[in-house]
Amino acid sequence: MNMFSSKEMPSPSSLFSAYASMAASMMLFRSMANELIPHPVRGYLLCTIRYIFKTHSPQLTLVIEESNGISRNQVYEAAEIYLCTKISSNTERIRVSKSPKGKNLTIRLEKGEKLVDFYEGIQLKWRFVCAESQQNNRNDPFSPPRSEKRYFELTFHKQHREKVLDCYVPYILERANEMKDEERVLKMYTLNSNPYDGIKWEPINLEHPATFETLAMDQELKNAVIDDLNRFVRRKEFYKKVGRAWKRGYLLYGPPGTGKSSLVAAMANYLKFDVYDLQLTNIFRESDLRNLLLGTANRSILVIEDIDCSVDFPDRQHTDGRKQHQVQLTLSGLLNFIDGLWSSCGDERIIIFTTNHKERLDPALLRPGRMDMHIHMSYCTYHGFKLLASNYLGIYNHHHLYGEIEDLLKETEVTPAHVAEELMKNEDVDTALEGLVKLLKRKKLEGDECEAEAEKKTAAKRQKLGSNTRNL
Ligand SMILES: Nc1ncnc2c1ncn2[C@@H]1O[C@H](COP(=O)(O)OP(=O)(O)OP(=O)(O)O)[C@@H](O)[C@H]1O
Ligand SMILES: [Mg+2]
Repeated sequence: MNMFSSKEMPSPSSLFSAYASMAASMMLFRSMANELIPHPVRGYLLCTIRYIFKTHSPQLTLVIEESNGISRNQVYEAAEIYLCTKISSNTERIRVSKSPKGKNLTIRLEKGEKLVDFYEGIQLKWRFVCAESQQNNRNDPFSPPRSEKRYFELTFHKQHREKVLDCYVPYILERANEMKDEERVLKMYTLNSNPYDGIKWEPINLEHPATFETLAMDQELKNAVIDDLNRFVRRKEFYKKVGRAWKRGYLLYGPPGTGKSSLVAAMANYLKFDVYDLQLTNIFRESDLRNLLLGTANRSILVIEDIDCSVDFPDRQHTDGRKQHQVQLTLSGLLNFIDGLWSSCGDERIIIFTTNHKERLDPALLRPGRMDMHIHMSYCTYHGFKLLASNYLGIYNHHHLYGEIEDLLKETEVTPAHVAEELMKNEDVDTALEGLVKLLKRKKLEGDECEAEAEKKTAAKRQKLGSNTRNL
């Protein structure tokens, strides 16, 4: 409905008088309506009249409320996190806080603040609004308390509606998730038992600093592990399609001090997964094991260290006060449970077994399909040493002792833990490296002695065997 024909363009003064008379008629209509028209019909008429006279804006505004009535709105949460990266010098008020366990300050927009973001050339205007939604009626003791309704308004040109809903909003959700992960303090759960609650998971902050960058291990193997983890986390749909539980198993094996536990921490830090350290020696009943496993969360790593030493002793006995329990825990029970119920009731689970003696493991554990990747953590190589030297001593270039160290490492079996310990002994580069050379020479000598001893024993055995055969 047009108030003016398109041929005669109205002058500003005629426009003003037209709107003034319209406003006056509206007021008149309203006062008459208040008396004559019933309340619901009145509301409907007013809305219709407002709609007819409204100038149609090319802008669209999305209202992103804090909650949808039952749960918190994820888009609201994501916007809250995402927008704090967009705060510019034009922003006048921001809220700052820090939780006792948080790593950094939390920054949020203050009410009424506006900011502008750009996405693929689209201008997006944000406004944070806090409105009081309920007025407490002092005369009525049962009236609901005053509450604040918080929401974001996101305004942009209507032509970008699809792009914003299909790409920009998902982008914010994804960015916010990444930022939450960076901020998250990882947890390490260990077992704690007490006579009242039984055995339970107890969380502490996981502050192990190991990362793939600080880990000395074969570079190809390291890349293979990282690729495997990346493939695992992005293949949710694949696991669903092939009907497999979304879990991955790793077996880490190698001598003590080669970095198995450090690799677990590096994986957790890389994926931002919590770690559950399942010490089987503390568990004596299959029912406890089941409850503990069911109590682990998604996006977590379950670690069973030294699997060869901690399970499957048929004669394991546990004395609790005066009573003695026959232990019911077996490796096959554990594996069946992990393959069955545990993996089918959760998502994005990683299970890691570690051992110093792969050759001692039950073949059930090594069966194909059980542990997806076997990772050998070995003695320190020259490449591993150079990484440790750059980490511990800040050496990035060649050092005159490197040639000798390279040769010695080829002939000695020394763990990265031992090398690291030696490098920590002195801050002076030359002294620390000289100390390492001495250690490697000593180890080489011990190794040569051991080898000579072993050869002597083998020769003696052969001789004995030979004389026995001759005697037959
Ligand atoms: N590959 C490595 N790269 C960097 N540091 C290492 C490595 N291996 C060991 N270390 C250092 O030695 C310490 C002990 O290593 P770690 O506990 O990871 O060894 P492990 O293989 O788990 O030993 P164990 O078999 O006794 O449990 C680590 O805290 C770390 O400082
Ligand atoms: Mg360990």
